[in-house]
Order: sequence, then structure tokens, then C-alpha cells
Amino acid sequence: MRPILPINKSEILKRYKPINPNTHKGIQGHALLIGGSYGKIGAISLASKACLKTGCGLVSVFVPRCGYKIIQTAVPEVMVLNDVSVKYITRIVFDFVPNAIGIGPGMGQDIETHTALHRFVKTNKVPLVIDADGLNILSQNKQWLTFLPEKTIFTPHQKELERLIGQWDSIADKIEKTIAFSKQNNLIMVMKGAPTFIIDGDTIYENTTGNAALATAGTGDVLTGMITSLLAQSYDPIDAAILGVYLHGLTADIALPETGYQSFIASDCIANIGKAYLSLEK
Ligand SMILES: NC(=O)C1=CN([C@@H]2O[C@H](COP(=O)(O)OP(=O)(O)OC[C@H]3O[C@@H](n4cnc5c(N)ncnc54)[C@H](OP(=O)(O)O)[C@@H]3O)[C@@H](O)[C@H]2O)[C@@H](O)CC1
Ligand SMILES: Nc1ncnc2c1ncn2[C@@H]1O[C@H](COP(=O)(O)OP(=O)(O)O)[C@@H](O)[C@H]1O
Ligand SMILES: [Mg+2]
Repeated sequence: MRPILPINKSEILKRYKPINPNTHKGIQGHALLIGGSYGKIGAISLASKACLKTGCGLVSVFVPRCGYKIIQTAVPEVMVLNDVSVKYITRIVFDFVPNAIGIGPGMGQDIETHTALHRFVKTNKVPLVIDADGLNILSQNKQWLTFLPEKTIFTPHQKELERLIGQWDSIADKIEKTIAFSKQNNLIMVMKGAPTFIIDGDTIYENTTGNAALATAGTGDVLTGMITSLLAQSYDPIDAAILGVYLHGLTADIALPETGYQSFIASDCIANIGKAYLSLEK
């Protein structure tokens, strides 16, 4: 049995960086979130709002044209760039250097989006979080994994993980296969579930926050925004992953007495990020 390190409050306090009173939005990090497609703009909208609420100074979003007005209306604090195509992403272009990029939520898997992702990963040097359709496309094009910056963070749920590493026959086998994949590609793997494990090479962490209220659409999209935000705020990739997963679970633990399991939705995660941060300082 390999040792498993619990992600608890004392572990978090070793990594958490309280805000500098003299900071300003220009040094709080600029994150870029890329994703969305017709009918799934909600995913990238949730991710971008969560990114802001996790403390990033500036957040930009790259969406297909159908997402432009939706994001500007739903999250006015976010800056919006759009693709030439209406329904899905075909060519990712932006004229600034973000501190971190999160890509994949709601992005879809159109063949033109495959091409856009290929071009993007071939040239990108910015620290990266990849989720959802970003992972689904990569799992069909594993030769592109060599282009990724070291310690890129993958956030697969069970099905997305299976698409990347293949089937497993036990929990131990699943962990060994994920460790091998992490080492082979120099990636941080956030294995979402109940509980979530984080694998960084041979090191395994197990989260201690969160509950079944999180079993609802969009909570993974929120997590992507939160981890991208922390990465843009200069946390090391492993610290961004650990702190993001812990705070995300904490939002559900804090909300539970008011929402119960059933009526909790992904927006309740976002609404409780502030209380989750405050609980670290108690
Ligand atoms: N509002 C929006 O715009 C939203 C948009 N979204 C976007 O939609 C896109 C598709 O993403 P997706 O995750 O729904 O589809 P997909 O990868 O086929 O996985 C689904 C299948 O995987 C399984 N499965 C999943 N979790 C599991 C678990 N914990 N444990 C075990 N199994 C698990 C389960 O399979 P089953 O058990 O049925 O075989 C399930 O049927 C993507 O871009 C995403 O960002 C969503 O974020 C929602 C909100
Ligand atoms: N029963 C559960 N207990 C704890 N966490 C859960 C549970 N079910 C889901 N989650 C968490 O909710 C999130 C779901 O992510 P994901 O499946 O990608 O959702 P979506 O794609 O709809 O945003 C993950 O962080 C996962 O760990
Ligand atoms: Mg997801």
C-alpha cells in the first residue's frame, strides 16, 4: 500500500497565502478560461465566475460567438473574447499573456475544435488546467500530451479518466495507472470523485472536504475556475490543485445546513467561496 497524504486544514495552512494589503488587480493574476459551445455556455460561465470569486484580479474568457452576450450579461466583471464561429471554438486567438489558462468546460468535440486545441497546445507556454472536452479530445490524440507545460493540471471525473488511462480492475489498479500516466507525462492528476485524490508522480493526496451535495451539474466546471484562479495567482501547480479541491469541497460543507443535499447547485459553490476562505483564517 502506498502512503496517502490527507488534505486537511493544517496541510492547507502550510500552502495558503493570505492577501497582501497593498495588492492591486494588476498583480492578483490574469486568468483566461477557454470553452463553451452552443447550449453549454453555462459551463464556462460558471468557471469564469468561480475564477473571479477565488481571487484572480482579472479574468478573460474565450468563447464561440454565441457565448459573447451571455457571458457579458451573466458575469459583467469578466472580459470576453470570441471565436469567429458561432456555435463552437475553431481558432483560439488572444493578444495578451495570461498567468494561467483553464480550457475545456462545455467546449464540445467538433472536429474543428480538435484542430483549434492542437494549434493551441503546440504553441502555448502558459501554466494550464485542462478539464472536460479538453481531456476528451486529448484522450483521442495522446501524441499531443508532449506539448503540454510541465505540471499541467488535469481534472477528470471517472469517465474522463477512463478515456485517458483505460479501464481498471480495482481502486489500487486505478491509482497505479494514474500514477504511471502522471509520471509519463509530468502531469498533476485531480481524480475527481468521492473523495477526490490528487496524484503528482508517486505522491497521492486525499481530500477531506466535500459531500454528496456536489453531485450536480457544473460543480466540476466551478472547480476548474477555482484551480485556474489559484494558478494565475502564482500558486505552484500542486498547491493550486490541493487548495482548489479543498476550498471547493468546503463550499458544499458550509452550504449544506441551508441547502440540504438536493437543492444545492453549482452556483451555491460559488456563493460560498468567500466563507470557505474566511474559515481558513479562524
Ligand atoms: N451547464 C452546462 O453548460 C454544463 C455543461 N457541462 C459540459 O458538458 C460536457 C459533457 O460533460 P459530462 O461530464 O456531462 O459528460 P461525459 O464526459 O460523457 O460524462 C458523463 C458520464 O460520465 C460518467 N460519470 C461522470 N461522473 C462520474 C462519476 N463521478 N462517477 C462515475 N461516473 C461518472 C457517467 O457515465 P455512466 O455512469 O452513465 O456510464 C456519465 O453519464 C462537458 O463539456 C462539460 O463541461 C457539464 O459540466 C454540465 C453542466
Ligand atoms: N458524492 C460526492 N461527494 C463528494 N464530491 C462529489 C460527489 N459527487 C460529485 N462530487 C464532486 O463534484 C464535482 C463534479 O465534477 P464533474 O463531474 O466534472 O461535474 P460537471 O462536469 O457537471 O461540472 C467533482 O469535483 C466531484 O469530486
Ligand atoms: Mg466536468
